[in-house]
Amino acid sequence: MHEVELGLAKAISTTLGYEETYIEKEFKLEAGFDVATLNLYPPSLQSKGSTGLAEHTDPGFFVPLIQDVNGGLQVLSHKGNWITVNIPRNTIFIGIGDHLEILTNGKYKSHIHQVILDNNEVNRISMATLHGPSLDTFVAPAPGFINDSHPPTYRGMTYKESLELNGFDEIDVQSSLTQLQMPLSL
Ligand SMILES: O=C(O)CCC(=O)C(=O)O
Ligand SMILES: [Fe+2]
Repeated sequence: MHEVELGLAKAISTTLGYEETYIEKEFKLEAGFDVATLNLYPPSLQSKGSTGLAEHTDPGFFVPLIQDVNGGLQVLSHKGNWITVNIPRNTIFIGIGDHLEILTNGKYKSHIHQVILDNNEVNRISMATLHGPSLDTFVAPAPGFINDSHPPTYRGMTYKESLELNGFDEIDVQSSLTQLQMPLSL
């Protein structure tokens, strides 16, 4: 997975107009802090979905996710609609984490997602691994993404501090991004 991580870091650095090693260096990925979460969703006989995992974003750089049964994960589109994610067999779904959004001052978005239990007859198991910067990396909007029309949207802190702010509770991470958000001056 580290090779995938470095490949993604190179590709994203290039799309941003930076040298290939930009994100690798900014996030100190050689010492990146990674966490795995396992989720077990019970069968649900309700035809109208109940919530399996409340809406949230994930911390870190990127988040690969695998599952045993397809269905349940939804991502909020920029228009505000929930889109059901289809993850074919033997496929890894890759999401973006909060700290790429912070570094790029919102250019890359950490997607809001949730899990709905919708008339599924069997257990569903998923595993997400959150690949983050090293714990001592100070993550703030980089100067290249700040200008008069794009003032810094997040305050900076180390990755460790931002996880602590969130009580190291991955599920509650939406609050971590909103807590780092700067108040808008109108
Ligand atoms: O189970 C899923 O599809 C999503 C899990 C998730 O969002 C998470 O573990 O952060
Ligand atoms: Fe998540």
